[in-house]
Amino acid sequence: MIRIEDLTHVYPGGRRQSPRTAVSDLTLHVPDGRFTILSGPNGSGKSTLFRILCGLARPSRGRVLIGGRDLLADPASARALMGVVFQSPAVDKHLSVQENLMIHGALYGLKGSAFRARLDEALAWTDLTGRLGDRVDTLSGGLARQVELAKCLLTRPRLLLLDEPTTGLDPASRRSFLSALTRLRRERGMTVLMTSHIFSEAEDVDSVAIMAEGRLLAYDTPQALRARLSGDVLVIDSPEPDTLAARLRDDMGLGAIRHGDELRVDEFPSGIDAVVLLERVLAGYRDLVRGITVKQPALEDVFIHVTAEARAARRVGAPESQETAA
Ligand SMILES: Nc1ncnc2c1ncn2[C@@H]1O[C@H](COP(=O)(O)OP(=O)(O)OP(=O)(O)O)[C@@H](O)[C@H]1O
Repeated sequence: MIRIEDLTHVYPGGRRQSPRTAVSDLTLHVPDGRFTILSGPNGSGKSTLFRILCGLARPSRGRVLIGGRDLLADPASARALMGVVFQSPAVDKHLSVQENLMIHGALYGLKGSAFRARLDEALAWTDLTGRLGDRVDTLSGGLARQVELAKCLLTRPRLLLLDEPTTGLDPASRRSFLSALTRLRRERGMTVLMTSHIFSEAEDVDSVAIMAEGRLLAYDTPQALRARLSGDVLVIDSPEPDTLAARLRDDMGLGAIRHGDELRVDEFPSGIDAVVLLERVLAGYRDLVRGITVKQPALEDVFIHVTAEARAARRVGAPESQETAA
């Protein structure tokens, strides 16, 4: 459904700013009917890529095909296949749910019974039935987001693009929004591409793409990504993470990834596992440990691992496995 080939986007510099490469030689294929989450640290290029996919920005180089249609050569035809939920609200909060949907339908020539049929169809994926007459600014954050989704669905898109749609929602509203997306994928075969920083959201999707500094670092199923970390992860909360990282490196030859105040070890010398290391760290460096845990790897751990690896690979002359704050 989405074929991105060798995509590069450089923001031109100005008098005081040098040009900035936001997306770099990125190739990504999202097959039909997949639910994919696109994640990455701040500034990794997700929004730029999202804007290119929606047709809001033109890349410096590369090609994007949506359902086989060339987004750059024939944007209208490619855009006809997609529905977009932006991060910032795109509905009029002073109007009712129905008024918002009617206006959007009218923009696409949907009126009368045709509109009514599409409205019923779109509402079936939401919890908005019975709330049509309510003004959007009186709805909960979760329901207001669902109005955005219903608006997209009026035009029966084959591809849904969503930019951090669950930001600011409480866990229950987030779950219900995601469950609508999962059902749309399963029952309608809809392709869903959504950016998110929330790794728990990505545990059950079909695939996860991880970007950093404009590049695609990993793209796989959540299971395959988790399998990249073969064992447990040792997480150490330290008052002096840099000091502890240096001691672990010098005394034990261990590479630890620094992530905020935490140090993480997810690769172990042979014969040592996370539990053995936990005991050694407590025995040898008790004053540098505030808390210490052994955990099974989750997607967030893979994300921290691959982004740290990419930074390490770029740092000329730096010890390969030691990292600075994420
Ligand atoms: N209009 C712009 N002009 C110049 N540089 C920009 C512009 N927009 C983004 N950038 C730069 O491009 C890079 C990628 O930014 P982008 O917003 O796409 O990342 P992101 O992953 O969406 O970040 P976030 O998660 O913080 O939204 C960053 O270095 C950013 O500073």
